[in-house]
Amino acid sequence: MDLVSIVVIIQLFFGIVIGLYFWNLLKSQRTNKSSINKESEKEMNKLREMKQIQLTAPLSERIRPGDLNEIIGQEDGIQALRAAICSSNPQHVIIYGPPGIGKTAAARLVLEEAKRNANSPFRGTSPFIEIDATTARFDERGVADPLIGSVHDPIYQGAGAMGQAGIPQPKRGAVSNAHGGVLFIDEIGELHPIQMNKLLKVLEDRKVLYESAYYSEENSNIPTHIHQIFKNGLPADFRLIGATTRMPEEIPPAIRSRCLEIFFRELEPEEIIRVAERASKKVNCKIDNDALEVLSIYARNGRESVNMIQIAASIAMKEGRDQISQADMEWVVDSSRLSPRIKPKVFPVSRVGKVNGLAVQGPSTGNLLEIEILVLPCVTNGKITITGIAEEETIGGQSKQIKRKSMARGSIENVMTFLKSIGVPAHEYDVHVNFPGGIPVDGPSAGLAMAVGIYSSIQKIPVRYDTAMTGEISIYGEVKPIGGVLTKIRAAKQAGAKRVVIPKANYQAMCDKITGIEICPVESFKEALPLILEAENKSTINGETFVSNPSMKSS
Ligand SMILES: Nc1ncnc2c1ncn2[C@@H]1O[C@H](COP(=O)(O)OP(=O)(O)OP(=O)(O)O)[C@@H](O)[C@H]1O
Repeated sequence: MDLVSIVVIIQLFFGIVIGLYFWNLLKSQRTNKSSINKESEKEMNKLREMKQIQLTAPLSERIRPGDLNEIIGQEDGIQALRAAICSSNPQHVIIYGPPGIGKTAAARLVLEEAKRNANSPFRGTSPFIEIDATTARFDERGVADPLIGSVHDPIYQGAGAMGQAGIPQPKRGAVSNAHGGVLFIDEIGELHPIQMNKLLKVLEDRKVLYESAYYSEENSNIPTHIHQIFKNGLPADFRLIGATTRMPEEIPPAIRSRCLEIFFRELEPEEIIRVAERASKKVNCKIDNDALEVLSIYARNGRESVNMIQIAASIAMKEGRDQISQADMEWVVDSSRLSPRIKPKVFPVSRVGKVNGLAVQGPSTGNLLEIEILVLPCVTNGKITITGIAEEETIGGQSKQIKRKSMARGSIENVMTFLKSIGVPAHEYDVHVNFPGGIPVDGPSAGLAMAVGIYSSIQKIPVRYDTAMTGEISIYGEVKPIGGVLTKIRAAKQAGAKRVVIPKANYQAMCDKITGIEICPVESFKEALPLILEAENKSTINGETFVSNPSMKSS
């Protein structure tokens, strides 16, 4: 056998081996493809079967408000929301308020109302995209970001045909999905600072810009739409509605300054009952008054109210009844281990040194703040004791936090100085101010109440049990404005007060909308005293007239 024949045989041999190799490869690809097709067909059948199964709509969906007018108790907030979103020039919005009072429900409905306005830039197809900031997790390398979007680089698993061709693929986030419509971010205060900054940039540019080390302008393999996205950004022109249970101070100023801030308020017990009545009507159930009475003791907001109706209605329906009874509601309370909603009430009688202050918790939850003051004569300069308050307060959001001494303590020193300046011998007493009940005291707004309480204790004049008050006091006895006055007036009314004394600078036309309580705006301690103290006797100290009743020695 000559050399040529040997070479030909070797070539033939390798030719056959290579041929067999590729033939096998092709066969295994075909088998793979056919088994993938088989698997996919099986899954498609399962999907079809799943789609055919449908339960009835959950009661919570049937109960959900279908129109803005169905949202109870938030008339002012909804008016502001309509103004912001339904006009020809919609604005970004942040809605503040405690949980379960209709923020999400209102946000979901307002876009539909805007679409009905012929001048609105929103079209019939404008999307409403909802995302919860507590679950909008993102990857710091930019692999995945449900809010802003991300670039799927070719190195990542599952990059598909484009990945194999070395093409980076931009993936849309909620901001681009909301293009032309509304992006609703629930719990916006929980957004990570990095995401908040990215969101601000998108709001500014009205588009999202993407970057990738795998992108090259010269790469002719990259499809035109991807070139366009990398060069010009992905459109993200939407209006933002953020909702939060946090305080405005806890939200970054940069986002606040771009949004209209709207406050939804805590629902009053009668409003919680109205939510329940509407909910039971929607599920075609009647409800006994006694059942509503039980509900109003336990439900703290609209959501809890509809949840209780949902369970009670299910029990009634299961037993073939169309009426929710008191027993059904009591069963719900017991089985859900609900505790009654305890709201502080005004004192039953007027007492010396017992004052009804007012406090605000969160963005719009008001409470009566019980304050008790006892003064004991002392030999030398008296000492001040304050109990029941936090010694230190933390202020600021996630990005920046500072701690400060409680402003209630500083405020009482102002009060003492002022009282001494008008001849009340406050320094001759040990003064103990106690805030029972564990309600946070918000800074200096309890100043007026503390001044009245100390004055009442020294002069032995009872404080009117039916009067609540709020206001900062200056060392000259002026009553200075405070925050959350409407919330505080509502809290005073709910606690059973007949009269509320507020700083004159806080008085606004909106106050007149609250009926059933006398609102007394004052500018000074002197003006406030006759409205708050029981006695009618007047006395003059340092040329100023004050109410006093020195004959009364004890409460
Ligand atoms: N003011 C209200 N009027 C009518 N229904 C209400 C009201 N508030 C709450 N509800 C009922 O409770 C459900 C939940 O309320 P929603 O989700 O809007 O509260 P939220 O304020 O957004 O609370 P969160 O801050 O916990 O998200 C609503 O779907 C609705 O059925």
